[in-house]
Amino acid sequence: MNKSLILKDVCILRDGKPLIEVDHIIQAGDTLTVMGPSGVGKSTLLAFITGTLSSAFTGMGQILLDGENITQRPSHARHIGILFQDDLLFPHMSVGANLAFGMPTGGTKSERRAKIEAGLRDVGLDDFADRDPATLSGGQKARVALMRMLLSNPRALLLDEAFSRLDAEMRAQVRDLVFRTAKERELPVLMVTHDAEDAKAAGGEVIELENLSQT
Ligand SMILES: Nc1ncnc2c1ncn2[C@@H]1O[C@H](COP(=O)(O)OP(=O)(O)OP(=O)(O)O)[C@@H](O)[C@H]1O
Repeated sequence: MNKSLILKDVCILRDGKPLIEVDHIIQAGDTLTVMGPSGVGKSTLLAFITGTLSSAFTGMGQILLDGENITQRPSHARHIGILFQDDLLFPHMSVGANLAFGMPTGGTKSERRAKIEAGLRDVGLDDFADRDPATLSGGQKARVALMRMLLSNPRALLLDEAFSRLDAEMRAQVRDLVFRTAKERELPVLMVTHDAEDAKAAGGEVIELENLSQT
């Protein structure tokens, strides 16, 4: 099986007019960086891929994940992980319970706990499992949100300005963790960013979306 995320003849329409067009293959472990001016349609493209497109838009074309056509599947059945800049943690749950949410079922309680603790160590948050999210800094919350996504065992990763709230040092660390994990787990990554450093760190292809309805 060819592990990849393929956007085949994707065209998103608004009010019946083409907004953006994308035709691209992202191989497992590679990152495609999507840039372009504000409002061009970058987040809309991600919503089409996750199956959460607003009814204001019409998505055409196909999304193939690891060779399977997932275009018509409901969002929860696509197994795509997405990380936003403002990812919120559930405030009424501990950090550990936030991480457990969305983790595939199976395994003993102690195996699940060990996975959560290893995940926290990976993002430099050892011993944070019992903490209340309200006591975390913005950067710490972002790292928990990243690990929550990774622990859900996604088959592809989408990043929507995911690092922009982190300071420079933390940004580089979290970014490296994402790209390293994607390579280890052979996951294709699509990253939306305005930041040239993010694009450079990803090391893959960069495309600039243009707004077709303004041309
Ligand atoms: N629910 C909606 N209904 C109608 N139009 C929308 C809706 N959501 C977004 N839009 C419009 O669709 C266009 C694309 O929006 P989108 O959020 O995808 O842009 P973007 O490239 O991600 O922008 P930014 O870089 O500012 O986040 C914009 O003109 C936006 O105003």
